[in-house]
Amino acid sequence: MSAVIATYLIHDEKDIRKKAEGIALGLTVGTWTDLPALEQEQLRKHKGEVVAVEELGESERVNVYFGKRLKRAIVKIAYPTVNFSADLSALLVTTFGKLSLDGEVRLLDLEFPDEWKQQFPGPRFGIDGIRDKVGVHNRPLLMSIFKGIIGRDLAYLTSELKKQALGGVDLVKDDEILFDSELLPFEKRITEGKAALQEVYEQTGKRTLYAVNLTGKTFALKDKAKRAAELGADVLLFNVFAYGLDVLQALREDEEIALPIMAHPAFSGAVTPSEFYGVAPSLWLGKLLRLAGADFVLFPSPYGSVALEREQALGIAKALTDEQEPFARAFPVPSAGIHPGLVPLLVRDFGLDSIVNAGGGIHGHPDGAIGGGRAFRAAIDAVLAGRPLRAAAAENEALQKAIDRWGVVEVEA
Ligand SMILES: CSCCC(=O)C(=O)COP(=O)(O)O
Ligand SMILES: [Mg+2]
Repeated sequence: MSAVIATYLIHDEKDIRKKAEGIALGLTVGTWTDLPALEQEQLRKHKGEVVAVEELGESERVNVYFGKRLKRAIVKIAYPTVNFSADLSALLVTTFGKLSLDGEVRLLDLEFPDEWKQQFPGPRFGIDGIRDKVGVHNRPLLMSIFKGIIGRDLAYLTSELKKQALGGVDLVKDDEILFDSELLPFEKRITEGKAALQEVYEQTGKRTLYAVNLTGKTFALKDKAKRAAELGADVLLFNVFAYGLDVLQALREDEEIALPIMAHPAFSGAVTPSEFYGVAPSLWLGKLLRLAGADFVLFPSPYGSVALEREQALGIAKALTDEQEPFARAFPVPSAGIHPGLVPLLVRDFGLDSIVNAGGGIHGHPDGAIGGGRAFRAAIDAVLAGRPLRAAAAENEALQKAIDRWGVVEVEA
């Protein structure tokens, strides 16, 4: 029987094994033991099965609603794929639809049969395709987030874009809170941004890509994305969790769009942080975004301003890059509060195939965005050469100024 196996962490006062049996039946055939033998035979291939219950003792933390520690267990349930269509909405409603409202249940993972995975696209470009586009194959990429742009006009946008590119970044992305406005219309951001980056390319020989924020009402997104492709956009930034995973997949699968897609984690914090509820980050921001077709995934790094636990951040990166999966690898982009002094930690944890991404850490440099980019590039080069940042900073003014401003966390060799 082909089945999706869902792994849950369940907290309960009562018998968790019994609860698990109730879930497996309730989300598939309903009642079972009361059915006549013939009906049981007919429905057998639709019946959910509890495949494991691992009891873990009491919860580490007190549940805020119950005010006490609860029993907890890891439960695995198999859902026959014959019960639902091959789309992410059906998958989520089956495995964690009503169940997400039914007590202290957290969805930790989903395992898919190989033939079921084949119905999903995965990233169109992935790490290798993006590297080809920027022409950088031997180091983590560097990305800058446009900051302080709301309320400004196109002349400001293009001049700031040039500064970021002159600093040596590989990509510049819109901030996720930048929506279309009269001052900064979507199409003009693409065309004028492209012209500005072309000027820098002609001056320096360095290519920089611009990720424009694809926003607006859901049913207008595809036409807008197609227009972006016609205008020569480099990358689409997409606030996937404000729309839905299936919308991301629809954008990915459209041959008339065919642009790299960068998934932003906005709104995912409403789903992932609890020990008792919601969905594990490795699944929500990792496995499912890659399955749906994101080429890049931003998520909170373990070190910056909105930090995620290190194990969770590493779990996301692993799900995005796991070579066992039949999809292109997606770029992990650990983000938020990143400055050059954190590059040793980022490279140690996320490796060469990741993107160092910063907003304030670029624009807040004493020499502005040009200095910020240069400081990051020097930090990346130093880490790859195995040099302490402080030593490299003695020969690089931009890096020295960044360290003076934000400090440095060196990593033991
Ligand atoms: C929480 S991951 C997304 C980070 C983000 O959107 C952002 O704008 C980070 O900006 P920062 O100035 O903290 O680099
Ligand atoms: Mg942002």
